[in-house]
Amino acid sequence: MIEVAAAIIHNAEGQILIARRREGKSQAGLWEFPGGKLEDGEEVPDCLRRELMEEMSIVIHPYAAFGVNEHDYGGFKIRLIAWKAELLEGQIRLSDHDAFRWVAANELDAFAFAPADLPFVHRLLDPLQ
Ligand SMILES: Nc1nc2c([nH]c(=O)n2[C@H]2C[C@H](O)[C@@H](COP(=O)(O)OP(=O)(O)OP(=O)(O)O)O2)c(=O)[nH]1
Repeated sequence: MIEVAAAIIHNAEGQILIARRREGKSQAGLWEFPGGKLEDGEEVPDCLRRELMEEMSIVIHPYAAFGVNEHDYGGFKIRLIAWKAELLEGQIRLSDHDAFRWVAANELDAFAFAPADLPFVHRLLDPLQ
């Protein structure tokens, strides 16, 4: 089981950051909440701060656990651990994705997400959430 952390980052306007996996990666062309694999002994908030600096050169503040979803991709299984986070500073510079968007929660269903993300997308789309 691969443990992966994902950040649901919002900006001052309440929009959420999503990013598209580039060609050559698993789930290429699909959208995700940015993050990455947990290193040994690493806490999720530390992993997310590290990954978002490496992949997008932004500073975030992960502040609350959002949910965990286990997904079987056939050849491998992942445990996707999502946290909510606030954008603190930085202009996004992509080094690992080929696109990003800031979107309102009710626009998330216009994007094709990696299958492991779908439970999170559905919760975010729910206005009672
Ligand atoms: N970061 C992130 N990864 C996700 C999400 N949803 C999802 O299925 N994944 C999967 C894709 C990858 O199999 C794995 C994360 O790996 P990664 O992208 O950090 O690792 P990597 O650079 O080594 O990529 P790869 O070799 O697996 O393609 O989790 C998500 O929302 N965010």
